[in-house]
Amino acid sequence: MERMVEIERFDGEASYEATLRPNSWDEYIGQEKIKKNLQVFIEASKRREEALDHILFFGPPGLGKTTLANIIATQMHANIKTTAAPMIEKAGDLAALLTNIEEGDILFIDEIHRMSPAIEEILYPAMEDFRLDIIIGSGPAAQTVKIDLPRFTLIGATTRAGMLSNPLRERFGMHFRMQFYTPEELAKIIAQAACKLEKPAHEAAAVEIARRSRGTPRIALRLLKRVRDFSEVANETEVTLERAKYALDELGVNSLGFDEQDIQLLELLVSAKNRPMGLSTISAALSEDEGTIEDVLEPYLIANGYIERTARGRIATKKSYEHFKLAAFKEGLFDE
Ligand SMILES: Nc1ncnc2c1ncn2[C@@H]1O[C@H](COP(=O)(O)OP(=O)(O)OP(=O)(O)O)[C@@H](O)[C@H]1O
Ligand SMILES: [Mg+2]
Repeated sequence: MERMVEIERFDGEASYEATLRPNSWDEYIGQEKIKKNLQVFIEASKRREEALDHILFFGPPGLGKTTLANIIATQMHANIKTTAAPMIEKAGDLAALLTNIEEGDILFIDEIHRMSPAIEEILYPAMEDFRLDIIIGSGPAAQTVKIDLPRFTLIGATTRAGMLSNPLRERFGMHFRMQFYTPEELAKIIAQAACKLEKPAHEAAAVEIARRSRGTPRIALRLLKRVRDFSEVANETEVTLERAKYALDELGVNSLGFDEQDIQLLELLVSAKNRPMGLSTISAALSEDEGTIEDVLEPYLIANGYIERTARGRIATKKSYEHFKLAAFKEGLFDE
């Protein structure tokens, strides 16, 4: 079965994302602190007629990093070139990208933690001194060619800030950590998107979808699309609470937004009866790779207080035990 709250790694392909993607600050809901800061920096660099400092966004997938990069480009009246680190395989790939940009342009590199060390080396002088050092040939005959680059802005996005090398991280002038969205914010995003889809959502319906969206706009929009299909088939011009509830239940979306994998993980930790469980054990039990567990599954559960990360491993919190109403809880594993 398809995972309803699955979060795609590489977005942009899905056509609805393009149509629903906000392109102004007004439409970009939430992340208020990031927005406020960016607005100041953009205004300042426009006044100085300078390119914006390099920016790093990090946080779980689907929270609006790519969207922000695009809004920044619009606000700066700059061109944006988008790529992902795994697509830059050879030094020549990066050189081609960098020599094709113009003064003030934005280069957006997604999944920047997956950049190979050799490519990173080339990026350092490009970011710092807007200079490209290319080595031609090998051995004693090797020559370094230096090419001056226009002043550009690199925007990097990553789900794993911890995997970025220090020198790379330090070359970004601004670091922004993306936050999960509140149900209220998600409800606004849903209402806005429903209007764009020409199927307005009742407020209660938007709130219901929001509650089940794992704090993530991408999931909220995907659920909205599915709910809309149910409304469509029922010949309803608007998305009602009843239809939303019915559709979400049909789709098997848990009322807290948990999907099967979340539940598997929580049950696993709960069954460990308060003994911390290591990432590799969890990975084996869920047949899921450690990176996905750390980047996609855990952040939401940690942010909402369902699990805790300790030095010795992960443990389920009281909230999880209560949620699963487990005998273990009654047995007095917790004192409070
Ligand atoms: N703050 C927001 N307000 C309104 N819509 C948003 C907001 N953030 C994201 N969205 C919507 O959610 C979708 C996913 O956002 P986006 O692609 O920017 O996420 P991302 O952080 O780049 O994810 P990934 O890490 O997977 O690349 C977009 O199509 C956009 O329409
Ligand atoms: Mg993205």
